[in-house]
Amino acid sequence: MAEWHIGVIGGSGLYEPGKLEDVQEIAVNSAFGEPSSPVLTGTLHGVKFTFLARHGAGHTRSPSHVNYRANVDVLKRCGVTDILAISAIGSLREEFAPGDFVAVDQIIDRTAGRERSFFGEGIVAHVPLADPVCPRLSDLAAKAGKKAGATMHDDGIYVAIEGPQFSTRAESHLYRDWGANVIGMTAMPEARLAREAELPYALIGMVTDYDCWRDSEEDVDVTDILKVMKGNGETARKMLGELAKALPKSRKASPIDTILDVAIVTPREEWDIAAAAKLDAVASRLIDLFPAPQG
Ligand SMILES: CSC[C@H]1O[C@H](OP(=O)(O)O)[C@H](O)[C@@H]1O
Ligand SMILES: Nc1ncnc2[nH]cnc12
Repeated sequence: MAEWHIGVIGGSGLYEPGKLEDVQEIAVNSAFGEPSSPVLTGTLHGVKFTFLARHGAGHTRSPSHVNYRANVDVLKRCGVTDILAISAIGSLREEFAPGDFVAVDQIIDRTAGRERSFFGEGIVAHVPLADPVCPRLSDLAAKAGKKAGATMHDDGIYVAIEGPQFSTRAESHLYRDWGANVIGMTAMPEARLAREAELPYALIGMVTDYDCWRDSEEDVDVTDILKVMKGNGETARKMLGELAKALPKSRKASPIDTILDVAIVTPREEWDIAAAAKLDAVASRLIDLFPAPQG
């Protein structure tokens, strides 16, 4: 029976997952550099969870300095089957109020200069990303959020900016015109990399502010964001417990589990051995560096 193992990436204000049973802190190395933090791994209502603090436990990495590749690689090495990311987000719509939760389903990527692929150095892959979020995990997480007491919205269209500065007023209006309804700095390249690592990814955003498009509101500032996040942290942790309780007993396969089958264009005989070695977790299904001798 296929088991769930949920990797949780905690964003600003969410530096620990609450009470896991049989918890262990493990420093996991990655071939892609230093992850943001050691992971906490354990169980919640009998389901395996592994937690990683996106900006580090002491919030020492800005969105531009998070090593997204190492973070996703480490979660894959821990054996997670799915990733649930939790983030602070700004609202670009009146109806998404501070304190509300939003299930993000689309992402507009305005980040620049971040490492956005595990592939490209000796092995080339182009994964489909039309729907960057896994609807199954997203629905389960949204229902869990509601059960935990959050006001939950669907259909979050998230614009990922590079930051670390917040947007200008003209940018904030532009993103609204584009149809984005929430804003943050971290969903990309995280969602791209999860897809390449064959890990279904969902993102629950916790609204902390109205950015700077609204005439009647103070412009966003980080002190207010962290205040709202502190208030929301407990609901987010409850959401994890509700999710653990609501997961179906057995995890059915997702098309994302095998997405590399339709993505790698470099023929196997051309694969660069050093590149393949780095992909031993991300592409573990396909990498067989030491095949048994034939004959
Ligand atoms: C601390 S305010 C800006 C910061 O908060 C969000 O981080 P995360 O997505 O990790 O919760 C936002 O994306 C910015 O990185
Ligand atoms: N207004 C905002 N812009 C970018 N990232 C954010 N994270 C939380 N609020 C934000």
